[in-house]
Parts: sequence; structure tokens; C-alpha cells
Amino acid sequence: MWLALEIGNSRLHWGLFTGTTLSHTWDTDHVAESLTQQLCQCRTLDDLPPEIFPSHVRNQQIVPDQTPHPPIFLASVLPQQTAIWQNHPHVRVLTLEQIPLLNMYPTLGIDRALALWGAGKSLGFPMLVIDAGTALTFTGADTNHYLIGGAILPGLGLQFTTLRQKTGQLPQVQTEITCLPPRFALNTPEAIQSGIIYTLLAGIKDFCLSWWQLFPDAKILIKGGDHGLLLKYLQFQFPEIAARLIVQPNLIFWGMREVVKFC
Ligand SMILES: Nc1ncnc2c1ncn2[C@@H]1O[C@H](COP(=O)(O)OP(=O)(O)OP(=O)(O)O)[C@@H](O)[C@H]1O
Ligand SMILES: CC(C)(CO)[C@@H](O)C(=O)NCCC(=O)O
Ligand SMILES: [K+]
Repeated sequence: MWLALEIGNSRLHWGLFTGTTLSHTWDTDHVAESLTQQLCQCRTLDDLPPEIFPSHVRNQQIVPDQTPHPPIFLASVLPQQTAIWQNHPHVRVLTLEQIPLLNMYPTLGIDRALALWGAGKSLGFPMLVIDAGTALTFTGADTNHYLIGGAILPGLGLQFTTLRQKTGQLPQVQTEITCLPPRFALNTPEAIQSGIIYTLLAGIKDFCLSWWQLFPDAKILIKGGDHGLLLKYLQFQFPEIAARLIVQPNLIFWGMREVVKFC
């Protein structure tokens, strides 16, 4: 048994594995340093506090009582959080060197590399992964596992938030709406929704088409906290693109499973 921990920009993503079987996933808030010190004392899974091992997972009773604390394999894009966790006796920090993708550059985010590796190893290369997280990223590799590259932009939530924070009179607007706003809007909330959502959808479409120009028929997978919303909007606006995207929220854990096999 082992735990997979991805430290994302907004929150922590956990996976509980038995060998190569991913039995549960859950998300928690980032933890304070004081809590990780408490975590270092935990000897069994049951000792873990509910902030880390929530009751809805514990109550599944997938873990026998007194199960010794399993190793935690950690992938992080937050150096400060990595520093807090790396002294934990059960934590093993994963690095880019452990991922067999070719042509990686030194500052590539490990979340991008792992998601791409997990996707490609499971469903085949060439592969493009769209991660609709705090940041929205595109990351692709060819048949030879050679990183073609990608792109990084502010994610859906961040676009709304920064617009409010960096202007004097723009309000916070809902990111979740039931139907698309009018393209040419006559009120502020809908003007913001129109601007962000239509440009984001056009951008995603354009990246997908460019990918299929390079690799016709190649797969594109989508993950991340905003994948559901974006896919819903895409279905309204570009249904033929939406129909070709494959949703897989657990790509990072698939990537970690591939890498941990060899640890
Ligand atoms: N329960 C939730 N808590 C936080 N964010 C959520 C939640 N549900 C959906 N989201 C959306 O998910 C986005 C963050 O995505 P995700 O949880 O994949 O982030 P992350 O992994 O921390 O970020 P990243 O991997 O980009 O660093 C936010 O824009 C937010 O709107
Ligand atoms: C782009 C993010 C923030 C997405 O989580 C992360 O992968 C990261 O910090 N990447 C480093 C820069 C890069 O991937 O080129
Ligand atoms: K991510």
C-alpha cells in the first residue's frame, strides 16, 4: 500500500494505491508546517488526522486497522510545500529525473510531466494533456515519448479572480453558469464571462486543432479542477472538439504509478 500526494497550486490531491490499483482519491487543503510535524509521529494510517485522511475515505474501511503508515510518494509544484514535507519519515519526493520522457527542460512542472507520462503510457503516444487547474496547461509528446512542448496560461478561476483584483470596479463573477453568455454583452458580469469564456474556448480549440495538424488522430486528454466546466462550455460552443476530448482526472496518479514501479 502507498499514498500518492500531488501538491498543486490550490490544494493537495491524494491517491491511495494497493500495488498498482488506485482505490481512492481525495483532495485536501494545503497543510501548515505544524501539522506536518504532527504527521511525522503517525505510525499507522488510522493515526492520520482528518485534515489529511478524511472520514469519508476512512469510513470506506478499505484499510485494515493498525495498517502501518505506508510510504507517501510526493510530486509538488510548490517548493515551499515540498520543503515542509520532505523531512517526513515516510515521504519520498519524486523528481523529473525519474520520468522517462525525452527532451524535458529543467524547469518543466513535474505535474505536467507526470500527467503526460501517465496518459501516454496508459492510452498511447502521441498524447496531448490539457490540465485545467489553477494554471491551464497544454503538454504534448510524440510517438517516441519525445516532449514536443506546450503552453501555460491563467486557468479559468484565476482569470476571473485577477480581473477583479487588478481593477477598480470589476466584480467577482460566477465561473459556473448554466448556459453561455451573449457574445456581445450589455452588462458587466456577462461581459466578463463572455470575454474569458469565449477566448478560453477559442484558445483550447486552436491548440487542439494545431495538435491534430501535427498528429492526426492523436489523443487529447483533459484533467484538472475546471475540466468539467470547460468541457460543458466546449460542448455548447465546439461540440465536435468536445466529443474528441477524453476526460481523465487521475492522470497524475497514473504517472506516479508508472514511476513508483521502478522505485
Ligand atoms: N473543491 C474545489 N476546491 C478548489 N478548487 C476547485 C474545486 N472544485 C473545482 N475547483 C476549480 O479547480 C481549479 C483548480 O484546479 P485543481 O484543483 O486541479 O488545482 P491545482 O491542482 O491545485 O492546480 P495546479 O495543478 O494547476 O497547480 C480552480 O480554478 C477551481 O475553480
Ligand atoms: C504550470 C504549473 C503551475 C501548472 O501546475 C506547473 O506545472 C509549474 O509550475 N510548471 C513550471 C513551469 C513549466 O512547466 O514550464
Ligand atoms: K495540476
